[in-house]
Amino acid sequence: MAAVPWPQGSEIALSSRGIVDQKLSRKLVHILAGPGFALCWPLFSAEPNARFFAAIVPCLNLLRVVLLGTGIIDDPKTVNAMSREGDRAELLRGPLYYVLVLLGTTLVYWRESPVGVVVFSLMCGGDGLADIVGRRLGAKHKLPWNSSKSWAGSGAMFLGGSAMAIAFIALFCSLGYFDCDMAAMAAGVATIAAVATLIESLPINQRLDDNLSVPGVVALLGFLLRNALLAA
Ligand SMILES: C/C(=C\COP(=O)(O)O)CCC[C@H](C)CCC[C@H](C)CCCC(C)C
Ligand SMILES: Nc1ccn([C@@H]2O[C@H](COP(=O)(O)OP(=O)(O)O)[C@@H](O)[C@H]2O)c(=O)n1
Repeated sequence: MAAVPWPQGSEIALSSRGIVDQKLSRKLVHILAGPGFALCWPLFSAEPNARFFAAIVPCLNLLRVVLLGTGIIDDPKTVNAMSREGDRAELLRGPLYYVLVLLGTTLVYWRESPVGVVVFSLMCGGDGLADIVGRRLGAKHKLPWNSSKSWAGSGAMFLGGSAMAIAFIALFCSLGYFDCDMAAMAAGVATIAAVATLIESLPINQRLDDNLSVPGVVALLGFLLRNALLAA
């Protein structure tokens, strides 16, 4: 099947014009796409089925990633913007898992549970920031159990993910989506973020992508500790 050209995205324009380094551009997309999508959630109605309309956005991006990753859509600039080495098959791993997590968070948690907020916050604001900070400040002080990662990167993951999660929970509480005791919520977020940061630091990324391991451990902890940590 002939490949079909695909419209360019803003992140491609930034990296293809040399305004932002490709690695940094990719990580900025990683950090900002998820929270940018969640900031649109209040635009949807209070109808029970609103989440399914919101889910159209990650579904379309899922289609985009699959069409680009399989080569049905031929768009080297977008592939370069979303991949490490410019190999379109990469899109069928990290980016695909990333979009699947956003789709699952939208459908399962939506605006009804703070667990969903913590899931995408640690994947986007945590894991995404870990890369940027770790590459720049993590040359020394590597982790004893994983020499490819650093205390600086893990610290950025914990702080960035926790801050994004607490900010979104405070916003959603102010919008009346769920009641919450911010002090207790912050303690719960910090606990989950610490465990997720430890999981992300383990040398398992070749076998289990951290766009799956981090959201997975957050969702599991959110379920197991639902009455203790993020009761809403
Ligand atoms: C490059 C990305 C992930 C790779 O992660 P890793 O392998 O480096 O750990 C991010 C992929 C972004 C995705 C294709 C686009 C997601 C768009 C989102 C569903 C909707 C955005 C809405 C907009 C911000 C209003
Ligand atoms: N905890 C961490 C995570 C990443 N990093 C840095 O960021 C780079 C990319 O991390 P990664 O392989 O987890 O990247 P992604 O799978 O998150 O895209 C690593 O090679 C490190 O240089 C770090 O120093 N500490």
